[in-house]
Amino acid sequence: MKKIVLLRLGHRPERDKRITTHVGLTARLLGAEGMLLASNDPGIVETLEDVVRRWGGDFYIKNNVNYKQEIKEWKAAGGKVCHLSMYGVNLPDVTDELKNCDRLMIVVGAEKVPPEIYQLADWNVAVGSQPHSEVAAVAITMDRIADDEPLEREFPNAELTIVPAERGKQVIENFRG
Ligand SMILES: C[S@@+](CC[C@H](N)C(=O)[O-])C[C@H]1O[C@@H](n2cnc3c(N)ncnc32)[C@H](O)[C@@H]1O
Repeated sequence: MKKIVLLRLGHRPERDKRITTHVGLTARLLGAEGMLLASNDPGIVETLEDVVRRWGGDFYIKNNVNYKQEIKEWKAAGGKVCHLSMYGVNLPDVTDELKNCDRLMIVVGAEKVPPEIYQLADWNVAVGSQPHSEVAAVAITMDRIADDEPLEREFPNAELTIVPAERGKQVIENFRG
């Protein structure tokens, strides 16, 4: 199974809380092992850790990372880096390469990313050459490069489990202890 970590750059605590939370939730849903936040926002960590506690799995959030150090260490351990940017090469042209990569760091920005990211990345990848959203960019990329069906993943040790239903809401409360 591919090991994926998401690196979120440029998060502004006063503006980006909701979208960064959604980036993290989307990455978790689609199989990332964790999110590295290159800003200091303990509230995001708290929100996402609360989701993991209730909905399971072992997704982690690392607050206030030094992105250059994280990229350096990731590469030293044999990982590759895919920076999502509307200026990059189009995703359909590199999907196979990304699929073949078993340790992938996916980098998404907020407003603007430091220009050196384009040099540090192994791939600068556009999800279509039009501006849209980091949440959509992460979702489409992770769905297309997944090894298996990403929507059938299980999240162990959940307090709550949804039973898919044609109508209404069915939720199982799993009591632990
Ligand atoms: C709101 S956009 C910022 C766009 C901004 N104009 C810029 O300088 O990149 C925030 C992030 O969403 C992602 N993003 C937006 N559109 C994208 C696209 N078409 N392809 C890939 N990533 C995209 C990128 O990671 C970008 O850093």
